[in-house]
Amino acid sequence: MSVFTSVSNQQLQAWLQDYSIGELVELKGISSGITNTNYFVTTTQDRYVLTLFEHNTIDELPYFIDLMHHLSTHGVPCPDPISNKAGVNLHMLNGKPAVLISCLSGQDITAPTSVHCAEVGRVLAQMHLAGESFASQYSEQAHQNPRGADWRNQTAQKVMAHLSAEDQQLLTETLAFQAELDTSALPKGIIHADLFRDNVLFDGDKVGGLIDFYYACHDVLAYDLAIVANDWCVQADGQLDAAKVEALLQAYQAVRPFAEAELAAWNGLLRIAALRFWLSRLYDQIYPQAGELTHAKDPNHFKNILRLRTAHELRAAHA
Ligand SMILES: Nc1ncnc2c1ncn2[C@@H]1O[C@H](COP(=O)(O)OP(=O)(O)O)[C@@H](O)[C@H]1O
Ligand SMILES: N[C@@H](CCOP(=O)(O)O)C(=O)O
Repeated sequence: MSVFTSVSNQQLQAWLQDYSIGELVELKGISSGITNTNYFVTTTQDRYVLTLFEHNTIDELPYFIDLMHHLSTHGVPCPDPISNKAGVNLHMLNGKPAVLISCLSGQDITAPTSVHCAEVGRVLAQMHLAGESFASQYSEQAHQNPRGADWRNQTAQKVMAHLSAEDQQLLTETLAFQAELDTSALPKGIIHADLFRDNVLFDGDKVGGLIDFYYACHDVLAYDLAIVANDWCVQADGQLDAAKVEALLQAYQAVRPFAEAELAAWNGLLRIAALRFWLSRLYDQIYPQAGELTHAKDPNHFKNILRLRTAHELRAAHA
């Protein structure tokens, strides 16, 4: 159950007096999700999601809230933060930063088809283009990827001693590959950085919306698509499903064609994307946070994906 901080009907009713969104009809905790507290809020006017941030300070949040507002007003299906009568969208509620956002239609899907992969590719490309006009409002420097190369190097050092000799070798080789990979020619912009299946709601075969923008940052655009491919286009054995990758890439490129450098870097970016999630899952397993829900995010899934992408990239590089 992902309600870490409880909010009562009376508290929310009082809080909503500052908004012009009608009277509270129903407040219902959302059981999925692992990081923050989420409630569905139904008022006499509409349906919303209330998020209470469990791990962020209020100062860390305007970038993500403003980004969602920017994207949703530029045609990207994603939540739009709701402002109160004073024009403020971020508040403190029960000691936690809190925001009301619009409620999107649809459900996440566990077994995507090529049609779903194409839809995600299309919407991610839209997001990358819409992000271009947001970048200027916030400094790129201040919003670099918190799970970027520096984090990957540091985290690797924290987990290394806990790994088998074989896994240490895989990690060491991948860090060496990362150090050699020249990303300077790759287009950069605002990326979602965690667009897994549980962060996209589908309404039939159409994207109802992208959610969970709290890893969004400034990084390589094609890397964002590689993160998607490693989650959406995999077979049970971790191999990429060629038809799904094709659907993803074609639909993405119909909106935002790849530059030559992105095509050349694609296999390497799949490796780095696998490394990032192998490391975060390893770290969470080795250093579990007290009081956090134990959620089954298996590091071996991404270790396997990393091995497969490495073999594929090496074959392609020597072909
Ligand atoms: N704007 C939204 N519209 C509809 N449902 C949402 C929205 N935001 C979150 N949800 C629902 O809440 C669940 C948890 O949200 P999520 O952002 O993944 O939480 P967490 O950050 O805690 O992992 C999602 O799986 C989805 O069902
Ligand atoms: N989607 C990720 C979880 C989000 O990353 P984390 O750094 O918060 O663990 C996954 O499936 O591992």
